[in-house]
Amino acid sequence: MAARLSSAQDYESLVDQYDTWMFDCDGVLWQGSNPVDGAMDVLQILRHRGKRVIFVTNNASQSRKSYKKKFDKLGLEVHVDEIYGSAYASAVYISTVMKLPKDKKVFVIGMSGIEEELTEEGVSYIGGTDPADNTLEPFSLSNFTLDTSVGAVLCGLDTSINYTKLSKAYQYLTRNPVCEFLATNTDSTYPAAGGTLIGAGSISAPLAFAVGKEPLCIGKPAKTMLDCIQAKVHFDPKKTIMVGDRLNTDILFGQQGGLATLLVLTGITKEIEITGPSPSPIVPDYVTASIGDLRAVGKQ
Ligand SMILES: O=C(O)[C@H](O)[C@H](O)COP(=O)(O)O
Ligand SMILES: [Mg+2]
Repeated sequence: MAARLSSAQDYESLVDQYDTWMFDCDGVLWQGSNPVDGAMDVLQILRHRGKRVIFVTNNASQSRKSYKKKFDKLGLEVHVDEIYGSAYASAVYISTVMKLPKDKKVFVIGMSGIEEELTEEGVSYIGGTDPADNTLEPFSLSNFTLDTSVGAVLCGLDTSINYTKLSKAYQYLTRNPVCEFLATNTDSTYPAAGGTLIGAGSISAPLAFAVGKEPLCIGKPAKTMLDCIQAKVHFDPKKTIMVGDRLNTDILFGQQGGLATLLVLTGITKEIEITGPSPSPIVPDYVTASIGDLRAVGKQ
């Protein structure tokens, strides 16, 4: 049963217990361009209390450098090595785990975040924001030439998804038997300003259906993201807490990594999913309405 936090003492005790705080972004710190009330204050308080703060987002639409600019605009000084996104984790996976040969490239369904992180990791790609692929014209095989150097398809959130992109990815995945099928993350939806939008998982789903197999998911809850963090940051899992809004990504990620977990209700998960009548089998250690609730703790 999750412990529902409510008093200043509850929050004070939570802050005392953990040295490293890993924060999901969409639905925890902000909904789209709207910051969650008090979130930036709480991050400042945690830092003032000597806590390590790390950001772990499945949102692959932006790179770590782009997220740093978003934090700058919100008035929080953040170092790029405090930000871990699924676009970054995917680029690292392709370059250091898959070890995609340098003469091979990735076909991307996704946005600039993926392109920037692949480039940063020295991985070549086609597709993505290429104007030739961002079209509503019918796709014809007579106008398509398979690029035999494509060794992987990487699919992430793409708000300009279309039939051409899906058709090209389908060709690479079915005509090259060794082409890897990767997804930055498989979140079905995500919290945006004013409501909920379909997420990366709902972008790769039609491709998975057509190809007849699921992609390898690199983002939360997969351990790849934690491996990326551990490669750069030393932390003690027993003194680390993961704060998220989605049970089947953030909370499961924390549990599988041996971390404590705090669920907030400012994003995807609604209270009824944890209280019942048919509660989720994924049970966070702690629950609170919003990360802003932690303003109750002092700065001392
Ligand atoms: O890709 C998506 O579906 C969303 O951008 C993703 O779900 C949000 O990422 P978060 O910061 O909540 O991990
Ligand atoms: Mg989230």
